[in-house]
Amino acid sequence: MSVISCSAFRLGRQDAAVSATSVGLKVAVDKKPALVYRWADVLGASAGLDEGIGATSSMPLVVHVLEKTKGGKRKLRDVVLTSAAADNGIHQMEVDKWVRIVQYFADPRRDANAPCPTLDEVMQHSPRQRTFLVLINPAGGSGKAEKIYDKVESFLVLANVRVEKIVTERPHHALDVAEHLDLVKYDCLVIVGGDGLVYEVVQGFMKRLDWAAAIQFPLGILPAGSGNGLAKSICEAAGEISSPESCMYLSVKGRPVPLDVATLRNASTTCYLVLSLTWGFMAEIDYESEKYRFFGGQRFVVGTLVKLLAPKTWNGTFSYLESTADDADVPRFQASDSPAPELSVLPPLGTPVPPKWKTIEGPMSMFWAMNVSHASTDAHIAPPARLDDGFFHVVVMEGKASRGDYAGVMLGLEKGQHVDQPAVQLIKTRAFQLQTPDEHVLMADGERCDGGTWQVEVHRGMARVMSVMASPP
Ligand SMILES: Nc1ncnc2c1ncn2[C@@H]1O[C@H](COP(=O)(O)OP(=O)(O)OP(=O)(O)O)[C@@H](O)[C@H]1O
Repeated sequence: MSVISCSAFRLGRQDAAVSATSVGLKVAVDKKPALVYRWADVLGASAGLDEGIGATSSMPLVVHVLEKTKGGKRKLRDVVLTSAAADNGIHQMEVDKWVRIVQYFADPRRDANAPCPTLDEVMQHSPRQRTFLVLINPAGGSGKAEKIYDKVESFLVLANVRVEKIVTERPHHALDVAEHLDLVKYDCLVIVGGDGLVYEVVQGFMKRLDWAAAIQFPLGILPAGSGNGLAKSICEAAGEISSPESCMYLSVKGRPVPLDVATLRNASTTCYLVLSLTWGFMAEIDYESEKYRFFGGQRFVVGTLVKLLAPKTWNGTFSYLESTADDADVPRFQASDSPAPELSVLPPLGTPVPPKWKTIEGPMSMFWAMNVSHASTDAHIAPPARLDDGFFHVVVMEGKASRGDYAGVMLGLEKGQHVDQPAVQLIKTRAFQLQTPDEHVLMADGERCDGGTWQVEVHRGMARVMSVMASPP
């Protein structure tokens, strides 16, 4: 394994041998085990502030590491390496060289499996500076999006990312931004808000003539809404806790990974889901709890308690293509010139569903169809769901549920244990149809829709979000 090394640094009071290996930055001091800062955790490096005065002044090399603590939180640590050289000029050249070395290795676009490069290769191939557009919803959740972003903006700067920022001024502003986004100018769109803001961005991309390229544009998600189900699902899949620090870590150190998107259509409208479709109990809680928005994530708890005072059922028909072992390998989305994603499983609207589809008809107490694992930070609705499995996972409770049934479900949601309740079915499907009376409330990714006949088909891996592969425990 070839390495790039240097021994002209000091860590604290000790001489330190610094080397860039394929795994990370190794800092070895006498009589102690070497420290290794994994490239996966290193944001970048910079020349720090002068540490002396006049002729003795020299800037240290500062390596910015976003370490994972034992509790799983990401915390910024600056590793300061000072000069061991007598000549400050030489030291400064060495610092500048190491800033470039660290930036090269820490760049998430680098192929981590490629052979370790030589120093010449590193110096000749400095990574292009990335530019991220950050979209902040000041009205999301309890209104703290700007503060949340400010806490972690430095991670972008330390990773040598150029930042442009837009604070949304009105509903649908995010949709307009996505519809007109310059896909070449930016490397990533970081969404600072809730699932509603993500929904708008997705609809904006899908309105474009070049929708197939736009929907593949990498999205970073920083949770600042009241539900934040997508952010939580991404973090869960990456083995990170869902904090602003971890989410910004995934945006800046991650690579684009595929995320399923589903067409949702009725006779007059088509839109695109990345989170969920709910009807009945949960849809009404989501919709009616809007008025408790100032509670942040707690608005769902308050809404649920209010709803449980008068349990009821909802009549409708749910038909679905049941997933079998045969569709373990659902085809992935392929870009095409068609004006919209092609539908290969759904029957035309208004025609009977195919005979091999299954149907649940009659009163239901719960209908919660999920594209991803979490509906919110503390609601693990579809434990088997993966970001790009090609399926929706539908939680259904048939018939009239008692308060006890609801209590069992609600208490199990956080850990996904509700699926073990006898009243609950968990259905996996690539396409389904839901028919309800027109006046019923449906929530599509948290947005209100009327009842009627709606169809859903999943496009496997059609969008992309910034994330990392979870490391084994
Ligand atoms: N400046 C603004 N003023 C008012 N509303 C806005 C503004 N900017 C965006 N919005 C709207 O705020 C809505 C909610 O946004 P967001 O999803 O970020 O928060 P949330 O609804 O609290 O979170 P969640 O979707 O997770 O429940 C979006 O539908 C968007 O249209």
